[in-house]
Amino acid sequence: MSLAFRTLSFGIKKGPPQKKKLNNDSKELSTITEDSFRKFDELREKMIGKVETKQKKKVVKKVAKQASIQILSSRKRGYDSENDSESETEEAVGDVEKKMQKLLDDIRRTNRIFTWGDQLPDIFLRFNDSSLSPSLLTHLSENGIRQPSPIQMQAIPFMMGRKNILASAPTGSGKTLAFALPVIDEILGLKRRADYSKSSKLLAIVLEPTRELAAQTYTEFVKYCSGTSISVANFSGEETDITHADILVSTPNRIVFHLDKIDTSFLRWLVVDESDRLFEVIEGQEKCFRNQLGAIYKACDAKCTRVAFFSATFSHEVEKWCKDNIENIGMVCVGERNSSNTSVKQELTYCGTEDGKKVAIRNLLRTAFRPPALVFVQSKDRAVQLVKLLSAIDSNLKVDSINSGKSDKERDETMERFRNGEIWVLVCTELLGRGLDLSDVGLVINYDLPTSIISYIHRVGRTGRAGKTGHAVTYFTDTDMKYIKSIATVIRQSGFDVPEYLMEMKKVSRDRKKEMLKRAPKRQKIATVKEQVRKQKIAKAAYEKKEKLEAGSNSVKVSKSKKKMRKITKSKA
Ligand SMILES: Nc1ncnc2c1ncn2[C@@H]1O[C@H](COP(=O)(O)OP(=O)(O)OP(=O)(O)O)[C@@H](O)[C@H]1O
Repeated sequence: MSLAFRTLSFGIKKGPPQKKKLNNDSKELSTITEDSFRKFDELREKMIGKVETKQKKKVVKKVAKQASIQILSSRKRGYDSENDSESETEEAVGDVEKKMQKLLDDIRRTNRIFTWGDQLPDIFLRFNDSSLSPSLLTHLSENGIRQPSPIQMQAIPFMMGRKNILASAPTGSGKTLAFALPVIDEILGLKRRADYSKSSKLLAIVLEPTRELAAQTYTEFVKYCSGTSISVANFSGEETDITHADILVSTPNRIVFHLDKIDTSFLRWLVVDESDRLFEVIEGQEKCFRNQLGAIYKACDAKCTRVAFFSATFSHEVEKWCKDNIENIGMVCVGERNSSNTSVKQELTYCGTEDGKKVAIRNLLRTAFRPPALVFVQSKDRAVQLVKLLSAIDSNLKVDSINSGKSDKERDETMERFRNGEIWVLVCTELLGRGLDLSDVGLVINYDLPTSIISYIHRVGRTGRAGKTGHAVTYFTDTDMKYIKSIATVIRQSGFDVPEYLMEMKKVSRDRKKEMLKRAPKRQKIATVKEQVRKQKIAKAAYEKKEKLEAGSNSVKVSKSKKKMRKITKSKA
């Protein structure tokens, strides 16, 4: 095996990956048939027509009443017939409305949009049907976004109606725009008012769990605010002066630290992206996300402030907290709650041991790989080790790692190189597990088994985004057997094959799940062949030395006991 490792070269295309192009052929994220669009347009026309007719009739009626007081009898007849036709119209309007409601419900069902709450707004089918401002519509079309995704169809009208919202939708399904568009739209409206256009007021805060994610969301806001007077700041980046920001994107710790200097009295929106992550508590950690979120939430208490929680996953605990603490909150859930993206082909690969994983990744990168790919490991040390191993396997492979052990600057540079195609395989920890939109990633490898199904869902969601297909491979060893069933279940629920024996394994107990969350299993170091050979040599030398020592001490012991025996026989004689 060692020779194979040394002489091996990956069978990948040696050219760097193509830079991201605007893909105008990409699949729409929602399913609306031509027939539904046609019916919708017809019904809407009818509704507008009927309402107009009804209004027209009211005007005519008023004029007639004033003008013809003399011809009472004929007017009486006229009145009766008008009343008849009015009730006919009302009935027809009600009929059309019902038909429209049924059509929208059918479209909701097809797109697996589930809602809870009072006064739910209707979905919209086309961006042009929404009342989003023209500048946003222009940006959408410039960015090749033609049709709203299911979460956008429902969440945008929700937020435009100024309702608090808890929303969940699969990874890569456009949640960022689902909250960014209504926030920007509302601020554009405010900016038209004299009291808002002249002075700087903080109007929206968007929280993200990592710097990388904050940078990405910030870029998205800047893109959609360009050409307007809205100022966006990324507090987790270089930015220190946030006094002129209308929209502030940040990780919670930066905001918490400067909370006393931030004026939230005009805040319209507090958006918590990856909300279940920000709800996480770490025992014994004062600065855990939940405490920070708690402090921010408390400070954002203006009457005009609404909250929006978004994530691909959410727990019953988050749901309960929202229902208990936020008045009048509506919920939107697209698809099955806590399920993985079905456009990602998912595989589980049994590797037996840690050495087996090395063989598996070598073979995978050699056969089924077109860069770029993301490889997840459970710790920063293992990220460094795996980069070393992959570089030793093929010196041509452009591989690097990103983890919390690197400085902010190093992390930013690595991300930039990965996005530019200079890095083909990026080895990372949980840090990149959530939210990042690296849309060219075609392959995700879970080199180390994720420690929860939530982590699994987010990790594999780094591929198969925006309606594209993706591929995710998850390795497991004998050590992982006791944790594998829940991930196997998620994969099967998404419609992919899982060996039957895995489904027959014992359910992962609650305690085991907790234990796994706290501490990932101990794993043997990912050593290169050279390191392994050196380690083997050292171990062999140590063993031989021990043998020698033991042999030496045994011969001393034997001669000592011989002497003793001689003494005893002498004394007996
Ligand atoms: N309506 C749309 N049609 C096509 N593409 C879209 C649409 N809306 C957003 N996108 C694109 O889809 C990609 C994924 O969007 P986004 O990052 O918002 O996903 P997400 O749902 O937040 O995922 P995650 O849960 O991983 O954070 C982005 O590149 C975005 O530009």
